[in-house]
Amino acid sequence: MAETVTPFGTAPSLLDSLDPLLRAWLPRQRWFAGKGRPVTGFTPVAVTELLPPDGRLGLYHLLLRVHQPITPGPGDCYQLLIGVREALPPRLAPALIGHLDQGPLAGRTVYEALYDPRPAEVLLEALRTQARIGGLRFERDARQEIRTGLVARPLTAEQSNSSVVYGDTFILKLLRRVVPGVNPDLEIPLALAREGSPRVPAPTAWARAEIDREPYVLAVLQPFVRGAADGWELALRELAKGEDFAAEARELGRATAEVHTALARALPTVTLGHAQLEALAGGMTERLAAAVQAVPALRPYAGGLRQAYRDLDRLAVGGRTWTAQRIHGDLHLGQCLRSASGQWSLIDFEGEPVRPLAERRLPQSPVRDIAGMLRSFDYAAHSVAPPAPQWASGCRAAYCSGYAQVAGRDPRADPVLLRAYETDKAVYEVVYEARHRPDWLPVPLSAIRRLAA
Ligand SMILES: Nc1ncnc2c1ncn2[C@@H]1O[C@H](COP(=O)(O)OP(=O)(O)O)[C@@H](O)[C@H]1O
Ligand SMILES: O=P(O)(O)O[C@H]1O[C@H](CO)[C@@H](O[C@H]2O[C@H](CO)[C@@H](O)[C@H](O)[C@H]2O)[C@H](O)[C@H]1O
Repeated sequence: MAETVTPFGTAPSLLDSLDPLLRAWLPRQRWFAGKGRPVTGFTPVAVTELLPPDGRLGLYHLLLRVHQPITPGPGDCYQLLIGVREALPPRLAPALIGHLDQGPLAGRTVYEALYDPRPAEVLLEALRTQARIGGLRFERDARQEIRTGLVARPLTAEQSNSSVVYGDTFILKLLRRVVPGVNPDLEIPLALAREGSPRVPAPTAWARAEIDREPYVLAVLQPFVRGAADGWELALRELAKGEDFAAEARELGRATAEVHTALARALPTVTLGHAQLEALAGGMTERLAAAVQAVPALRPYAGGLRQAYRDLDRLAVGGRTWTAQRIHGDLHLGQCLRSASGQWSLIDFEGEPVRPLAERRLPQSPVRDIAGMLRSFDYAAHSVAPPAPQWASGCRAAYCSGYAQVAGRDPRADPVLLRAYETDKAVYEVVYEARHRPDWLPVPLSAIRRLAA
């Protein structure tokens, strides 16, 4: 493996010639968070040569700050794996970024290398050997082996990050928008692994970088759950057949409670008292006000929805407290995998990526995750025609009772908190759908009507 070229060696000219190509390519990527605003430039944070460009394939790892108008601060930092070839084989055509027309590599083709097995295997080899390349640190759980010869296969599903599967044995998630600090996508699964929880694939290896003395998590390798289907696919499949999903929902409730119980043991818990609950209700009220501005269809329901937050506030004033702990933070059916043997596991502990990292790592009530799952059953039931509200009610009840069997506490015993979190999530979903999938807007809006009544 070649040496790093930080601070840049051949890289400045490479970056100069990449600049116009990336400006056009980056905003088209699903994981690019700054959509809707032009990219006006880049600042390299670290450029690391993984394979020299003199062979058939050159490979660069890039951390780039992206400048956009109206972005406060220094601009988001993105992680890219750039391949350089004389010509791109037809199978890699979708990965094309463009052709370099200047600099030392003029005439070569650059492309998104994560979708090419050979470069993806370079990353796995670095993790296997715990390599240090430039500022990149590849680390591995000493108890877990990575065998050689695993063939890489990219996952092409549209996601917030990018993933590669190796020989159906491991899956590597390469984080795209990277932020300094402890990343819950590594922190939480590691904590659960220490607790011996079988509900979350234990991280095998990970990549980090230290930039300006701040730590960044760049990628996480986990065992691949073979033959798995996610909860959303399964729920829709059962709905299409007119089949009940309550038994699976109960199992999911049990799995969620097991994860919560292990997290409460592994990481600090705090008490949510008057001030914290007031702040929670206040935050929900503010998000509702912003959502009404963004999606006027919410306006007629705002008064009714606000009542859920007032009720929470009233409990806070009355001295009610709850325990808060680390939770999943963005739980829905799509974050649950059922293995071929029927075992459920939870994935993607990143939290809501739009929120600041510090906020995502705060202890919160586990009821928030439960509300996310309850919304998801409702989503499934209202995304089919005709809607199946009874199906959703059955799943919701089964999920709560499965949760209670393990946690010793039924989430339905906290109706005010549950309703407040569900309302907050439905409001978020209205904004999310208006922005990303307008055809889906009726799904959360139907819940808004019920919650506001
Ligand atoms: N351990 C795993 N085993 C099998 N498939 C997985 C595993 N982890 C993730 N996946 C698959 O990869 C997809 C993306 O993973 P996820 O962590 O949700 O990434 P993102 O942050 O990009 O949404 C999931 O929807 C799932 O299909
Ligand atoms: O990309 P993420 O998984 O972090 O989550 C975002 O996208 C989700 C949709 O893919 C969205 O979830 C909503 O739709 C799901 C069905 O597609 C449904 O199961 C969820 O309950 C519903 O919230 C999620 O809100 C958004 O953050």
